[in-house]
Amino acid sequence: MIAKVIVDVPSRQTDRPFDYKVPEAIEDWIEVGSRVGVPFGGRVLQGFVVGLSETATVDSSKLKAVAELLDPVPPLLPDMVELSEWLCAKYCCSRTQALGVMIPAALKGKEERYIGIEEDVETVLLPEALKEEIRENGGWIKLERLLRSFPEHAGSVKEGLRSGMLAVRSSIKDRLAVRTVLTVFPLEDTVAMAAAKQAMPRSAAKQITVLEHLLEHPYPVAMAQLAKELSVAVSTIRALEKKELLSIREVEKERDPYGDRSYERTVPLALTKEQEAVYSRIADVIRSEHHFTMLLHGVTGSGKTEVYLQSIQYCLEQGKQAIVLVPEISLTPQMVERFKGRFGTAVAVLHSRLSDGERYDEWRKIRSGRAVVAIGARSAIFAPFRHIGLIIIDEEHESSYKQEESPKYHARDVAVRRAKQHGAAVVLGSATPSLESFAAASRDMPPGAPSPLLPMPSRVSGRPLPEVEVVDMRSELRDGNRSMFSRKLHGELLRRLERGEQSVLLLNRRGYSTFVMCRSCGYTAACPHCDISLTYHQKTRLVRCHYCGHAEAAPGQCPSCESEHIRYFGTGTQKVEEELAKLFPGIRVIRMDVDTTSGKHAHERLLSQFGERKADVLLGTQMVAKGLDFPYVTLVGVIAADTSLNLPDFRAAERTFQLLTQVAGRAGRHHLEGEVIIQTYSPEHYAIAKSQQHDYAGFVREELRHRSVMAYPPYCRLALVLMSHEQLPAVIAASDRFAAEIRELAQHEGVLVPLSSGRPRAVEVLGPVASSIARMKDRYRFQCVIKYRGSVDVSGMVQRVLQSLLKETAHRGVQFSVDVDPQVII
Ligand SMILES: Nc1ncnc2c1ncn2[C@@H]1O[C@H](COP(=O)(O)OP(=O)(O)OP(=O)(O)O)[C@@H](O)[C@H]1O
Ligand SMILES: [Zn+2]
Ligand SMILES: [Zn+2]
Repeated sequence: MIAKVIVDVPSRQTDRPFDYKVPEAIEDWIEVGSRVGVPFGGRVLQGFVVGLSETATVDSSKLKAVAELLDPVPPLLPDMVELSEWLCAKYCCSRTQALGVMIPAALKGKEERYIGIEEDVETVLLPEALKEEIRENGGWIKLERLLRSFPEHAGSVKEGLRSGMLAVRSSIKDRLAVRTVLTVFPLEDTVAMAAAKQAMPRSAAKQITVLEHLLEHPYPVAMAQLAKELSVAVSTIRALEKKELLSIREVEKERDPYGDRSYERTVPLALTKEQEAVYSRIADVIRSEHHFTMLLHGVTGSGKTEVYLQSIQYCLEQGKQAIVLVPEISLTPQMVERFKGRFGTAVAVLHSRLSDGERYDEWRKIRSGRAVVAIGARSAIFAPFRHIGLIIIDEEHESSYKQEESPKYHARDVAVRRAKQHGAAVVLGSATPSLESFAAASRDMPPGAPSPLLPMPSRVSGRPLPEVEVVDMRSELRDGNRSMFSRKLHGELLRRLERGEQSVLLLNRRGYSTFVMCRSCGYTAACPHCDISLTYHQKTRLVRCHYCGHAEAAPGQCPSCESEHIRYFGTGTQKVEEELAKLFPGIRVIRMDVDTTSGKHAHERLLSQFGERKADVLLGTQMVAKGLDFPYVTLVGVIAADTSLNLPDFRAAERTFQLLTQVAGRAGRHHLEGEVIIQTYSPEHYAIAKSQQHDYAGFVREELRHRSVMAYPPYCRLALVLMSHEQLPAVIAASDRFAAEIRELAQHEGVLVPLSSGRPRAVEVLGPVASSIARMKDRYRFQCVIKYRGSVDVSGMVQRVLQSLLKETAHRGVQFSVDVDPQVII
């Protein structure tokens, strides 16, 4: 048997399957999706089996054999191997990257080398002490250990290897072993145990205590726990093991990050009419086992989560599994609690704050079938379930569903692909769907076919959406108010303080200054490696580059003109916090931003403090906009709505509208009425005006008109190709060549026509131009944007051009990165 193996080497040249013979001993074990160790360039590397066949593509007598099978159960399923091929083709990534994104980091094995003596090798010349060492270790000793613990052998080891007296073997070791605990198993035959207890001498009082306990509780128990509970020594328990009155075995233990918490079980709520209609549509699709993607457009507080919960329950009743994606940022305890509360331990939670070990254990719960619901951020879309019935993507418009490094996949598109493989339902949920999803769900359907659009236009509580007031900050300034709070927001904050109610303040952080500037000469601190200003961190008094990590002490005087008038602009939220303290003495503020939430549980600790009403104001960035459900929040204030409007990003208006709508949705969700105040310098902008009126449809109409005129998604699709090199001429040459070749290819296929031509298939190539960050990590960057429409395989074209380009010596050292469906193209 021959195994086709993708070997884990990060090189484009070796990114294809290699053939290996399968040793007979593992023939029955190996499967598509198995992880193996294979000899490759003189070492043993990790690889994945992507195919098995009887015949090899090359002379099979020359083939090497698979060195080891790394897991008894393959970590990947055959459908995931197929999915990885789709990922490569769509996102122009390597097969290693595509497979790597599907498995937990703990399974990214690392090579270990062992030194030993092969049989029948003459070793008289080796020092006795070294041979002894090796023998004592069972014939093979880890190279690392040998060098560290017995440095005196270094010379002999080198000599032994050179002369062939010693051999090296390598093997793959998982980065994290499965954790085990010693567990005591009582004898099944309790009668015999009781008899043995009777027969024990009084002097063995401790052993008798143990037996008594086990007779009363005849269940397996962790040895350490038993010893502690009964205050006996471990040796006492060991003594009983010798007498065969119990057995001690290692049992796999899982690190359950939520293990120390208990969740109150909840029961399904009686659904409202709107919820019921949506639920039954989803259930129909799950039952049909035909893939279908639906868009649940429900206003904030419309009860989307309850619909998710009941749909999942239905899915489980059909014997299938469910995946729920939520943005990382809203994977709060509040959210997890709602799922754990309904489905208990059948829920596996995957998010980035887990340690590699915890993540691995959650993943194993899924792989082994002990968990049937996976909830997590982006990468949870790769949860290794066998029969997926339902995939839910909450807040589907969130940009965090797109991975920024290769493979640059969008979880929404992967979800649709996986659902096709499994015949599953996909539910995209949002109060402010992305324009792409909304356009896709509103397309014309064949007569009689059910619509993919699932609307929930009203709040469960029956309360109206909160009243939104827009304050024009220009007229505040004209009237002499220079504070960052308008008179209106100031007054309302005061009212909340008096009434003991809570407020949420959002600072739209994007675009806010955190840099260092000299007021005399205009000098700004910039990164020496990237064309970008350094960011000031108040806590450490450092200026730091967000792209390459370069950091230096904040200068005390201007390095350029030596003036003392150098100013530090702290993070926006810090400034607001200081201002609040000045204006409202004694006010209790919880600040939530990247600085205050870096600790492992910082995010949830801050939120629960706010939930316990230990603060009057929750002040923060985007983080405070999502998913929070606090009954005493009656005021939401947006400090400056338009900082994100003026970014050179074609989604700027959409992002602003989404953010304002989301944060407005935090107010008045329960019995108390809520109010929202939006401060802005451009009150007439439709993103602000429409969010004031809670008018999603109106916003979409306007925004679609702009996108159509400018030819942006959803009227076309985009691919961004970025090239970099340390030398400017090299990157210019490569990017010119790339643009010319891609145009030629498109021309050849007859699709190089302007999008405005109205032709169903069209490709436009923009650039090359210098990227907005023209230099990063000492590399110059140029980019091309490809806009296209219709069934054009742009990824394939890009890959073809890159392959031929990279073969040429002239373009050696040029790095390419391809982003298909990029979120931002500045
Ligand atoms: N059928 C129902 N009967 C009673 N209460 C319900 C029902 N459905 C949901 N709720 C409650 O209504 C509140 C809002 O629901 P939920 O948080 O699910 O809304 P949502 O649409 O997910 O909100 P958002 O998108 O704003 O986060 C919650 O407190 C929830 O427990
Ligand atoms: Zn200066
Ligand atoms: Zn830098």
